[in-house]
Amino acid sequence: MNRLSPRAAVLCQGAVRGLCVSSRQGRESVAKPCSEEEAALYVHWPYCEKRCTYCNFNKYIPRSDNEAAIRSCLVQEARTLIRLSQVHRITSVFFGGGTPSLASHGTIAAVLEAVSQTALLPQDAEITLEANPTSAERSRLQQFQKAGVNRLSVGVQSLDDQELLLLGRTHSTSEAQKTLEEACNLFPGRTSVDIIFGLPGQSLASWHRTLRQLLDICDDHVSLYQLTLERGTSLFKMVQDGRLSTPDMEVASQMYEDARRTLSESGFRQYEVSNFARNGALSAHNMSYWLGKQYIGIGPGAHSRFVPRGSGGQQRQARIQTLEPEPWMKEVMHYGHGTRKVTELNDLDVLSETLVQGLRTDIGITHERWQQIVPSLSLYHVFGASQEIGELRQAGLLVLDERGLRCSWKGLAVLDSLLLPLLTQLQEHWAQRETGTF
Ligand SMILES: C[S@@+](CC[C@H](N)C(=O)[O-])C[C@H]1O[C@@H](n2cnc3c(N)ncnc32)[C@H](O)[C@@H]1O
Ligand SMILES: C[S@@+](CC[C@H](N)C(=O)[O-])C[C@H]1O[C@@H](n2cnc3c(N)ncnc32)[C@H](O)[C@@H]1O
Ligand code: SF4
Repeated sequence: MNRLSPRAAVLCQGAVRGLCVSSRQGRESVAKPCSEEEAALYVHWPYCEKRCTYCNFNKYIPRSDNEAAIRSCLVQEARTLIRLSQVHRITSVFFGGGTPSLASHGTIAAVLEAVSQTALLPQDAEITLEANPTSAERSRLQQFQKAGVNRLSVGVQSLDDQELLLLGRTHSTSEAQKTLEEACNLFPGRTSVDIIFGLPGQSLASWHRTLRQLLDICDDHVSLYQLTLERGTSLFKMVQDGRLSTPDMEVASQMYEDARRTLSESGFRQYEVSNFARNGALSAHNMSYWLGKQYIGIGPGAHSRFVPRGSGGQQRQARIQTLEPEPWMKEVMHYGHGTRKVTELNDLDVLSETLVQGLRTDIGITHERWQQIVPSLSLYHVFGASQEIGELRQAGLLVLDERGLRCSWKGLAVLDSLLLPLLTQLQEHWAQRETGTF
């Protein structure tokens, strides 16, 4: 089985609300999906207590207490980038990391305060904080709630003590269960759990046990991530040195299928490759990524996609902030932001991102959304006549109909292998269009 890693979720594209018209290369007037009035906001907290054996996200072990400095830099960068984007409304805020539950509630409140002073942050906007069981006792969770957090994403990862040890987690199963219970108590209907499967040596029986236990204690949102063995992590090294077995891909595929079936039988909708929700508890913030809306990322290594209208920009940009906390802070103090890299996205980039992100969801890409990017180019134009795509449709993996383009239930499990032919077809069609063959 071939599946996207969780971090692919942050590479986003096009948008759905609002059209702005720009003329590119004098070719045609293109209505672009800018959703320019609003954006989601991601805030990266770069510190963790300890490195988990599997993780290569942008995180550091703090050497000194520099929270006051980080706080003022996050506040400054939020102001700068919101002004640069000229959005009037922040639709959701996500404090991710690293381990943002290690930050003090004062820092969370200060960032939210700065956001409210710079743009409208509606009362009911989803405000998520990622919480690790070891830094999320009830009193801390209550303080976060007072600061404005209304959704928690709890990093449980496994409900088996041996597996937690292997993953290098700092908590036991019972500690994770207790945190989850407190979280569900304080944030009913708005508590999510992250679980990883496909671990070296993990058996189907152990996974089934975890799933059963999970269903007993979880709330309305579950994220299931297949382990990606990341270069540079200690888990990768242990597998490479032969101290641990390579995770079995066939077994991992079976785990995924069993989990999808079990969760769906318990009333969960699989609304994205790795995400399941019941009672409508879909994550608004993550949906913004998958639907190609604008998002602003602040903090070390955060990613953004927005149109910098404040500097006269008309085109969507991809931005990445400086990775390491200390240099990032220096840049923010100097320039008001720590943006390290800016990439202008052309229409083909936006279409490609729309494909990659949109197909992760069960709704896929609607005709309306696709044609907001380039009105004269329909999904049927690009994919309708392709023999290879036709075969994928016939195999029951892809659906192209009056609603748009999407994966079937079967197709969602092998999305990576569908993306290659889809992206190739898009590029070929685009090249023919540019040279006037179409
Ligand atoms: C970057 S972490 C931050 C959350 C928080 N620090 C925690 O550990 O609970 C977000 C999620 O990514 C997932 N993740 C991280 N590394 C992964 C890997 N190598 N393979 C699969 N999932 C991974 C984990 O489930 C984790 O909860
Ligand atoms: C893997 S997802 C887990 C989301 C969780 N399952 C939920 O439903 O709320 C979250 C992680 O993705 C990464 N992430 C999300 N948005 C990001 C952005 N804009 N820039 C950089 N990293 C981002 C962060 O490491 C964050 O901890
Ligand atoms: S999984 Fe979470 S706690 Fe563990 S190192 Fe990564 S960011 Fe830190």
